[in-house]
Amino acid sequence: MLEIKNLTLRYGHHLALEDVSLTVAQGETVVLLGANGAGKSSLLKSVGRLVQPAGGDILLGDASLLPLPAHEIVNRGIAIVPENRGIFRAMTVEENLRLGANPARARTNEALMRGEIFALFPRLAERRQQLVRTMSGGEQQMVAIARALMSRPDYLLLDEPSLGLAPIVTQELFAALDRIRQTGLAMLIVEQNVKATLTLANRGYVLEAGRIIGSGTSEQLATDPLVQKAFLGSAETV
Ligand SMILES: Nc1ncnc2c1ncn2[C@@H]1O[C@H](COP(=O)(O)OP(=O)(O)OP(=O)(O)O)[C@@H](O)[C@H]1O
Repeated sequence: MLEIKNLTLRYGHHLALEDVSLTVAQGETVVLLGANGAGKSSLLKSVGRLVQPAGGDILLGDASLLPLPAHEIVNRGIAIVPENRGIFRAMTVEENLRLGANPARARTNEALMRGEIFALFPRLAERRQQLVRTMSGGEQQMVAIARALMSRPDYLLLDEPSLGLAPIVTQELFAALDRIRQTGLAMLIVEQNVKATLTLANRGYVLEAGRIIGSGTSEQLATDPLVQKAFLGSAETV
């Protein structure tokens, strides 16, 4: 289990996260909802060891991740797809995947992983020699996710994967995420596309101004008046 425990994060005097606790069990899909600036990316960056929390802990099983350097996180089985996608646009799809297989835990099964990933993203299989910068936004997001999967993670953390994508492309992306979910990989998804993510996820949390203000199953969140008002743009049941 991945556990965020009473996490507090400050940027100078700004309190970005305050006493945040959440869990993601193996095989579970969890969504983190929150308006712009709520602290969602900061939470993922804390797990990725890109920022240093002021208090609390991040545990994988019984072990704290806080003493570890950023590059060690992926070796522990946590892959993060950042909002800016973290891919190499001047390289081909194939080259990006090869770089994703760099962590020690991924090297032995590189060819096998590539086969599995192309089965999850058939569109990438057709385009394996294409330069990423010539691809559409949706395809680039798929490359970013595929690259993260090459490290054979147990937990995949996604920061707004559908940001900037057309609705039809978003649909295709969520179909791919659903196929990934069915492989048993655990996911923590930060998303603005609340409706689609709640359909995919088992559970979720609501973050507001750095604090968790609500949590529940996807069904509970979808019918929660607070969630409807803030994220679904209506007072009706989804
Ligand atoms: N490096 C930084 N230095 C100072 N303040 C920061 C820094 N990074 C983020 N913040 C602030 O911390 C708060 C949380 O930011 P964060 O990016 O985590 O929010 P978010 O929920 O991911 O928002 P968005 O959906 O817009 O990406 C914001 O008020 C932001 O301005």
